[in-house]
Amino acid sequence: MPSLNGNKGSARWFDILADRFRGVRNGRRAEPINGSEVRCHLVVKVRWLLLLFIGSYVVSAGSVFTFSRYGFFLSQEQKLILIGSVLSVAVYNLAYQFCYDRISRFRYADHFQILLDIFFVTALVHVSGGVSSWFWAVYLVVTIESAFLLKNKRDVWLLGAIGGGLFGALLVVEYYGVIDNVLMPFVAGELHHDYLYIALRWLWVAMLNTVAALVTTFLMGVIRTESQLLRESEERLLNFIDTANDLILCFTPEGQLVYANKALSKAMGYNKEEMLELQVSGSISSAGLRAYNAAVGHALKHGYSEIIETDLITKDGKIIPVEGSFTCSFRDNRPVAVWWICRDISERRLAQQQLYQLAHYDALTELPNRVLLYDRLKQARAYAHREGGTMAVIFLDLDRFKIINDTLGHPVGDRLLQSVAKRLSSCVREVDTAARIGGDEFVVILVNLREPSDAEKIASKILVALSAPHIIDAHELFITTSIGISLYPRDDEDVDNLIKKADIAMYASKSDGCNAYRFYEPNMDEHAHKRFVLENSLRKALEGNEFLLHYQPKVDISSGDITAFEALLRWNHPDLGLLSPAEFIPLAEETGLIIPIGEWVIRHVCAQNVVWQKEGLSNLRIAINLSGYQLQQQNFLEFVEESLTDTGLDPECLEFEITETVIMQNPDFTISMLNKLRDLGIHISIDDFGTGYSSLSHLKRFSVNTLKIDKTFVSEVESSATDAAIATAIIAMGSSLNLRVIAEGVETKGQLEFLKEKLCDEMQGYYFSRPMPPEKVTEFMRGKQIRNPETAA
Ligand SMILES: Nc1nc2c(ncn2[C@@H]2O[C@H](COP(=O)(O)O[C@H]3[C@@H](O)[C@H](n4cnc5c(=O)[nH]c(N)nc54)O[C@@H]3COP(=O)(O)O)[C@@H](O)[C@H]2O)c(=O)[nH]1
Repeated sequence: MPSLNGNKGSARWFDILADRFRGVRNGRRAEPINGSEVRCHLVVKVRWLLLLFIGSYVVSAGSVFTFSRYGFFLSQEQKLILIGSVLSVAVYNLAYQFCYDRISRFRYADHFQILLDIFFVTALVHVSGGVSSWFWAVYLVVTIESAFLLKNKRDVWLLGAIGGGLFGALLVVEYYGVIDNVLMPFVAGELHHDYLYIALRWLWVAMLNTVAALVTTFLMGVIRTESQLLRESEERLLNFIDTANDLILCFTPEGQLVYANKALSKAMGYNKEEMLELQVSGSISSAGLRAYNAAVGHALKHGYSEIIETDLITKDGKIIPVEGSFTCSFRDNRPVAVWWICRDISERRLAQQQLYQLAHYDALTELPNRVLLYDRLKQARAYAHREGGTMAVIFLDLDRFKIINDTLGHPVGDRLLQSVAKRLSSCVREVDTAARIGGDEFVVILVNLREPSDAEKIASKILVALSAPHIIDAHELFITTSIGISLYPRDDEDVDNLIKKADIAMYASKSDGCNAYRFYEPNMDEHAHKRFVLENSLRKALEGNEFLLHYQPKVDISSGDITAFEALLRWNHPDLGLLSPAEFIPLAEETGLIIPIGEWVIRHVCAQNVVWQKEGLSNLRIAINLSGYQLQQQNFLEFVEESLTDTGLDPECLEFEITETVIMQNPDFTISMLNKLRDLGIHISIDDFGTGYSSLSHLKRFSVNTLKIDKTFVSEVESSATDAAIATAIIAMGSSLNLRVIAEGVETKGQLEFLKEKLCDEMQGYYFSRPMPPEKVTEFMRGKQIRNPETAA
């Protein structure tokens, strides 16, 4: 940024230009000063002075001589010549003073006035004694005047020669008596007739006039060259300022603009004339006015200001952010003009805003990111602390989002996240914050809660909003979300801990089976620790051969025959004992270990089935639970085929169960995969049916064999009319679609009776048998009633 403070030379130039723009002399904004006008006005002033002196001299000398013993008389004609000359000088001097603009249009106006001056001087010389006149020196004044007014040396010399010539001519006509001599007191009258005296006198005047002409033209030449150089340099500076990229303006201490360079006029959208009508402060935005006033105030006092940032308002109301400093020109210690050199920093501001956006907002969803989240959390905590209120931190994680990303591609995943972000923002108030902290994890801060149950309401609202179908391109996607909530100050006062605790609560809700929310409870820390231990040991579980399978029979309700077994995974943890899959399957899915574990289950089940078949349990079908992650595994089909071939198992003896929620998350992909498995001859069941959002149109599209009514409905069929109605509807729908329907989680006789009455095909549950270890299966199949093999084992 150019500054005028450090460089005295440039500061002086700016003072000169300030004068030029300010028009200080006549109180109006001045156009650039015209040199010959200035000179002519100066000559006019000098001429008035000279007339005054000459007039005073003539009056006093005339009075003295007239009333003294010398006697002094002018003839009537001579008096007329004198008065006429004085009047004509006064008239044209007045004309030059007031009508210079018009007179100066004539090319030889200056020459003309000098000529008139020469005639006047000649008349003056004549009436003041001719050859003995004391006024001959005024010829020199006129010569100096011509050197001052005329650029051309020769014109000056010519006019000097005319002066000398006229003086000579006057002496000649007086000598020969063409006009009367005016005799002066103290001067001998015979001198008027002494040609030698007259010749010497003329020579003296002509010579001095010549010297005056030569010297003054030389001096004026030097002065002119210098002022030309000055003007050129001034023009260069002006040109430089005018064409500079920076925005440069000059204004009076009262704020009236007197100069604006082209860059500024262009940026502001005004033409030069409109610009000069502006008050600078009127073009500053209200937000930037304070900084502007302070800086101008400092400059008026100290001559300069610091660099400030402020905003200019353009003609069409746009805001231009600028950065620059002020410099003040002083005259007689009074501020006369203020210069402001600034530059448009729109791009820098934009870059700063973009940087801020990048640093504080998530590029994909435009929600606040982790950095801004922490900032807002601290603010919200401070507010809650001051008001004695409650703040909630809600941690959200989309269930099985990875499947969507991996099966439909990242662009679809990204758009889904954007859709989630939009819905999330619409669920919270403006004062709340919804942030994305990475992947499929979001955090919401709810400020100023009246009571903790308000957080519960928002969590439910979010669950409902996010579970409605997301239409991304041609895909109709369903997602569920697990939510954990921590409260300030109840659960913690530290922002890190609040997020951590909401995260722990979120995992608890995920373990509960997703699409739910949980408030943080202190005992969840234990679970979090257990989760940590499990995560570490899960990696070694396969190598350590710690997994085993239990089997639960599926029974035909009308005949009582065993139709299949469901293989249920168990983990025999070295320290924690036998663990249910609910405790480690979500963890395995998160860590990706579900793939090798799932492969182990498929291979193991195929091999076990073959063993059992060899033992005589022919045509036994075993169902395996599939995770959504397994389906999107690239070589999943090949792996299944290979496992069947390697073990020699008939595909008809294998069944895959996949939950309705997983299918609905990405129906197109899942249906095509399941159809391929079905084509191999493998039996397909939809698990937990009734909890997802399957539509009949989807069901029609793939050849599923069985619908499995979720145990939450079955457990309530006796007590809840709604659950009974849902179970009834699923059975009816299965029957009309020609699908088998199996009810899971049957625990009581009453439930069995209900299902029988509704003509449900099959059942599975503790009422008939708990899952049992493989060694019990052969025994069970041989007709032994095993009611509780897990506890018995
Ligand atoms: N991806 C894989 N998921 C698996 C695998 N093995 C099991 N699972 C899934 O884990 C969930 C929990 O299973 P589990 O603890 O084994 O519970 C099963 C049964 O024990 C239980 N069940 C059966 N009958 C009853 C009953 O009468 N009452 C009652 N309260 N529970 C009962 O239900 C679970 C079987 O459910 P489902 O699969 O929906 O038929 C569970 O979701 C398993 O799917 C695996 O190898 N891979």
